Amino acid sequence: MELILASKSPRRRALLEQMGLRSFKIVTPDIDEHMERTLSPAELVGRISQEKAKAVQAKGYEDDIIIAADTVVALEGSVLGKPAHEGEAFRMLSMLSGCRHQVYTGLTVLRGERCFSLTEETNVTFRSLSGEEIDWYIQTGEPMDKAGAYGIQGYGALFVQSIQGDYYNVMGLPVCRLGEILGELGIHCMALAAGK
Ligand SMILES: Cc1cn([C@H]2C[C@H](O)[C@@H](COP(=O)(O)OP(=O)(O)OP(=O)(O)O)O2)c(=O)[nH]c1=O
Repeated sequence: MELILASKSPRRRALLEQMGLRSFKIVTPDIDEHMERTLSPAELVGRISQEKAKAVQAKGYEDDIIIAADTVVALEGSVLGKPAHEGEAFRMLSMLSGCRHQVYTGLTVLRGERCFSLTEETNVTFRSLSGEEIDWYIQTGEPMDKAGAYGIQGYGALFVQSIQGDYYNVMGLPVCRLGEILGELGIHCMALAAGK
């Protein structure tokens, strides 16, 4: 039995390591992330994380534990995924300026027929940003591969006035919830970290 991270995200890999999980394999899911627009942001990420996990399981990992996640930012109900270009990053950051938004991460863990799936919400409030600050931030290159065009773990921290909920959920993985699920499957992170 192996532990499989169904994600190409370097942040998710680093967070699994931070949880004490040293030995896992990365298998990237190939799925179409375009879903029905009728779904709420919370439903959307839940559904996409399930699709990612199932796509990897079908590659011959039926006996393994598969972890998949998907993250979006939501502002008054509209979904902000990854910006397609710098103009879109500017538009997203202008929308987030001075406002509170939600970050939703869908998490799915599959082990054969067993499926754990949930969506975790974190509320984040940005201070007001000037156009110059947004331009500077885009020039750092940080926004382009991230939902909502920012990274709380990087320079984006300069914009975050307050946060309510799991910080790691904003980075793309609800670590506390994942630890609980893995515990139910017999993988105890604290014991692993202690070398047991
Ligand atoms: C809001 C925010 C998002 N992000 C990242 C987390 C996710 O990696 C990314 C959202 O894209 P996702 O589609 O969730 O993930 P991904 O494309 O990076 O990886 P994969 O589909 O293979 O699992 O945005 C941050 O790193 N910091 C932040 O503050």
